[in-house]
Amino acid sequence: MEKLKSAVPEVLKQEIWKSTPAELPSTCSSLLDFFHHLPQFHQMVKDLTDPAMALCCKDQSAALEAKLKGNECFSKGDYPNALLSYSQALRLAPVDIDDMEKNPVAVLYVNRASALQKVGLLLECLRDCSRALRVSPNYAKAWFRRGKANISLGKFEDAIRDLNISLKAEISSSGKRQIEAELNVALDKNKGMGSSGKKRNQNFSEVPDEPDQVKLRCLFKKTKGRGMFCVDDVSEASLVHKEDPYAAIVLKKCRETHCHFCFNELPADAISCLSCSIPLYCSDQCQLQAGGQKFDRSFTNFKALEGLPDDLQNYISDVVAGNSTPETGHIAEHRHECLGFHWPLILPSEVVLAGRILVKVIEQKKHASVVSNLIRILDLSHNYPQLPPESKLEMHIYSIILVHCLQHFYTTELPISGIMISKLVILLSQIQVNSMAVVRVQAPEVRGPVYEPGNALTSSLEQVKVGQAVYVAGSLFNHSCRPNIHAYFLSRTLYVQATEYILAGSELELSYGPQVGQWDCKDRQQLLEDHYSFTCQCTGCSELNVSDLVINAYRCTKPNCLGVILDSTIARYEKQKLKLLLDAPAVYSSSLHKQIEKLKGANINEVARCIFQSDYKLEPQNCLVCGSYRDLEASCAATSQVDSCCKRLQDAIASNEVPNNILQDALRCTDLLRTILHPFNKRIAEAEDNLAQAFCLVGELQAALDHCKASIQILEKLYDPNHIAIGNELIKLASLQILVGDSAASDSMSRITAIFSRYYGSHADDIYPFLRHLKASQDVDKRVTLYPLKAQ
Ligand SMILES: C[S@@+](CC[C@H](N)C(=O)[O-])C[C@H]1O[C@@H](n2cnc3c(N)ncnc32)[C@H](O)[C@@H]1O
Repeated sequence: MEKLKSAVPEVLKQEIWKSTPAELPSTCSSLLDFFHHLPQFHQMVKDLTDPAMALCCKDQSAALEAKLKGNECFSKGDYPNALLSYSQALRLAPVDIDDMEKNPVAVLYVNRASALQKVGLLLECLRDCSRALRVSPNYAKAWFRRGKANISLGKFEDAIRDLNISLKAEISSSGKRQIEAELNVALDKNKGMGSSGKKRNQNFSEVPDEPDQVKLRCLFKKTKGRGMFCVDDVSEASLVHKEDPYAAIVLKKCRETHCHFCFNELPADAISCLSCSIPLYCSDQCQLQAGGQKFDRSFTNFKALEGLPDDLQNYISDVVAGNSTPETGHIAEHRHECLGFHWPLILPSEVVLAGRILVKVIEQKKHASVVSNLIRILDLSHNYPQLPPESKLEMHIYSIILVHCLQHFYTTELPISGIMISKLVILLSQIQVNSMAVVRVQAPEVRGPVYEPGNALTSSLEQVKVGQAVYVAGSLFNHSCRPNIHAYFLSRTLYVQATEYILAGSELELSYGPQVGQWDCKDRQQLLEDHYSFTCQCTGCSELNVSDLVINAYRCTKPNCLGVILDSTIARYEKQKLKLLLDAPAVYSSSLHKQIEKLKGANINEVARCIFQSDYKLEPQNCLVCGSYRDLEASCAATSQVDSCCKRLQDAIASNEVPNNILQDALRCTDLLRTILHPFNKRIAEAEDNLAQAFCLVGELQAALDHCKASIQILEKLYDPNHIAIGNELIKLASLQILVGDSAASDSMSRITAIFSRYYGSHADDIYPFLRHLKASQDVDKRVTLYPLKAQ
C-alpha cells in the first residue's frame, strides 16, 4: 500500500486530497489510468489473486503432518492437544468427496470425535461422527463412535441403530466382535431405561416468542439528516426493530475464536470452509450459509449397507443428509473469496466487507447495472467530504485493488471504470459512517460455590467487538448521547429495544458509543468527530445536564459547599449549551424551565442550584455556587500523583495479589481525591470500585461491599439509575451481598432483572448467562459467586 501511495504523482495526489464526491469519477479515472501503466500495481494484484501463491489453500501434506501429531498426542493421552491437531488437520485437508471408501477427511472427523469423547464433549463428538458419515456413509468406525456417544448421552435407541449399521458395514471379525459387545451394552441399557431410552436430542433451547415490532417512520431533519421516528407511543422494553445484515464480516482479531458467519464463539468441533483454510464456522448451517457449498450426498444404497431394513435405511438418510437446508435466493458471502485468492486475508476488513456488498449487488442484479443498483440498494449517508486527505487517497487505492481482485471471480459482470471505482470509494465511506460493530459479552468465569473459596469476579462485564456489519434500515437510527433505544445482537441479527417510554412522533436514537455519564461532553464530541465526522447535536450535547457538570469537576474549597468548579475546556462546552438555550428566545422560558426541572429531578439540587446562582456565568476555576477560587494547576498536579497510586492498585488486582501497603496507599489516595474532586466526579467512583475489588481479594468482604456501594452511589448521579451501566455495577454489588449473606441482595437482584430486561428483553439471560448463575446463587444450597475471593 505504502509503495503504491508513494508512486502516485504529486499533482494527482493533490487532486484526490481535495476531491469532492462530484469529482470522484474524474480522480478515480486518473488514478486507474495511472495504475494501469504501473507494473508495481499489476504485480500487487497478481500476488493477491494468484492461486499458486495463496496462503489460504488446502495442503494435504500439512494436514497429514497435523493428523500424525494428533495421533501421537492421542496415544499419550493428551486429548486436548490431540483435539487441536485434528482440528488443524481438518482445516488444511482437501475435501475430495468422490473418494468415499476411506476418505481422509472422514477419518479425521472420527479421530477428532474420539478426542472430543475423551474430554467429555459428547454432542460435539456426535456432530463430528455425523460429518464423517456425510463424507463416507458406510464408514463403520464412524457409526461405531456415534453409537458410543449416543450411549453416553442416554440415547439408546439411536445407539442401537448406529451400532447395527456399523456391524453391517464392518468387514473384520475382530471389529464385528467389538461392535457386538457395545451393542449388547446399548440393548441392556435400553431395556433398563424403558421409554426414557427413546429420548431424542434435547439440546435446543426454546426460542421465546418475540413481541410485534413498533411502527417506524423515516423523517428528515436539518440537524441530523434522516432519522427514525415512532408513529405511536412506544412502551419501555419493546422491540422496535430487528434486522439481518446486508453484509457482515468477522474482525481479524476474532478469526480464530469466533464463527465467521454468526460471530458466536467457536465450539471445540469448529469446521472450516470446504475450499480454503481461512474461515471457521460453528456449525454446518453457518458453513453452508457463508460458503454456499455442501457435501451433497443423497444416500443411495451403498454396497456395504445393502440389505438393511427400511427403518435403518431411512435413519442413514437422515444422518447423512444433516440438517442444513440452503435458503432459496441465498447469496453465499464467502464464495467469491475462496478460489485460492488470498486478498481477503490481506486487505483491511472494511475493504473485504465492501467486496461482499458489491458481490451481493451483482448477484441481485436484475435489469439495472451494478452501479445503479449500488446506489439504489444502499442509499446510505457518507462522510467523504470530511475525510482527511490521506484517507481519501487510501480509499481510491483500495477501491481500485478490490475491483481488480473481484474481477478474477466476476469477469464480465464487473466493469472496471472510473465511475465504478468512484462508487466503491463512496461505499467505503458509507461503511465508515454506517457499519455497526457486532458485539458479544465477554463471559466472566463463573467459579464454584461460595463456600469453596478461591472463586472470583469483580471486573466489569466487557463487550468485545467481534464483527462489522451493515444494516440498511438500522443505519437510519441517529445517535444520541442520551439514547432512548438500545441495540444488541443475537448471532448476527440486530435487535433494537426501547429503554424508556417514548411518545408518538419522537425520534428513536441509539448511542454510537459515548454516552452522558460515561464521558463529558468534550470527549464525546471528539470521538464522534473522529469516527463519524459529525458534530453531535443530541440533547445530551445541547442541553445542560448534571452529569456533564460534575463528571470531571473539582470540589469547592469552601467546606460544605457542593458547588462545582470546572476547568476552562469543560466550562467552554457548558457555556455553549447555555448560549444555545439563551439564544433561542421562542422556547427560552419553557425550555429553560424544563431543563432546570430536569436538573432538580436528578435529586442533587445543590449542583442544580449552581445554574441559577451563577447568573448563567460558568466561569472556570470558580465555584459556580459561591464563587470560591481553586488553583486548578495545583489540583491537577495532586491528582496525577494519585493516578500512579491507583495504577499500582490496579496492577496488584490484575496479578491477584494485593499487598497491604498498596491497599493502604490507595485508601489514602482516595481520601485525597475526595478533598480535591467534586463528590460526584467519576474518578472517585473508579477509585472506590478498585478498592472494592482489592478488599475482595484480601478477603475483607464487608469493606468491599461498602466501597462497591460508594461507587454505585456516584454513578447513579451520573447516569439514569436504570441505565445498563448501573445494572452492570449492581451485578458486582449483588454478588458481594450474596457472599456476606446480606438480605439486600434480593432488592439488587430485582433491580438487575428490571434493568437487563429493559435493555435485552427476553434475551437477557441468553446474552448474559451468568445472570442465571447469580439468580441461582440466591438459593443458599446452590450458591455460586461471580466475585473474586481471597485466594487459598
Ligand atoms: C448512521 S447515519 C444515520 C442516518 C443519517 N442521518 C442519514 O440521513 O442517513 C449517521 C449520520 O447521521 C448524522 N447524525 C447521526 N446522529 C447525529 C447527531 N447526534 N448529531 C448530528 N448528526 C448526526 C451524521 O451525519 C452521521 O454521519
